[in-house]
Amino acid sequence: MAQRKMIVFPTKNEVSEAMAAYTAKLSAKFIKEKGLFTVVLSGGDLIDWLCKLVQPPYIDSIEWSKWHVFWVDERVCAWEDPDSNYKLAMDGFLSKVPIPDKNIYAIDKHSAADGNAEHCAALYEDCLKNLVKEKIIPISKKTGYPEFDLQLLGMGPDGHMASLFPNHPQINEKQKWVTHITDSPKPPPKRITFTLPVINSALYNLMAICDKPQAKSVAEIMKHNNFSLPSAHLSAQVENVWYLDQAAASEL
Ligand SMILES: O=C(O)[C@H](O)[C@@H](O)[C@H](O)[C@H](O)COP(=O)(O)O
Repeated sequence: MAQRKMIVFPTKNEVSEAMAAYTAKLSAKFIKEKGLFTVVLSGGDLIDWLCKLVQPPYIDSIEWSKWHVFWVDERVCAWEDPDSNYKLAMDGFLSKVPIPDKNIYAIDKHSAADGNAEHCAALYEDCLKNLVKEKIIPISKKTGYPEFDLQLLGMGPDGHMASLFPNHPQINEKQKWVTHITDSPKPPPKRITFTLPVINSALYNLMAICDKPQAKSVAEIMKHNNFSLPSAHLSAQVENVWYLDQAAASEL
């Protein structure tokens, strides 16, 4: 498993530029090697930071038609709900680039609107299993779990990543690929999330953290490897990169 690498940038703007460059480089690499690129998004501020991808030079150089887009976690609510990670990514990023609709794998629309978190998780796992059959997602020989090319993650002030929260049992799930939570400390309470072994089976994981509220958890992870914080468990098969701004790195 890959060692954690950390790079501190002066401001959010440089984090955003570096994320775009990293994503574009991996997009070109995987499309050249296998004709497609699987990208996993999270919610939160990350989507804002991806704005550089919808500007030159990336907007015209990325082969968007070869992208397949997933969510590492999603809030269980209607697609139109302001809480929806799908809506956030659609409005801020995906609607601005020519990725075919069929390559955008959102939470099941009806079950999400009905608020059935457990069912949504099972359906998302089925969706991934079908894509394994269709050879869009390989199963890693090393981990036995699905292998995504790049996952873009954020961390909450409490050290959570995806919807794996401290002192909640979802972090220990090893059988399922996708699980659910109905009492998330970060609203809204109902969510689905990739499980830790699936998150760590990605080839490249990029964790982007900006702003002061996360600084204490960043220090707990970097200085003390405090495994009570879910983000401390992040790994990857090839590269586990953390991009921070000065504010997030201020307690290091
Ligand atoms: O759905 C979610 O809430 C996210 O996927 C979550 O895991 C997020 O990435 C972190 O909470 C960081 O969020 P911020 O960038 O908004 O601080």
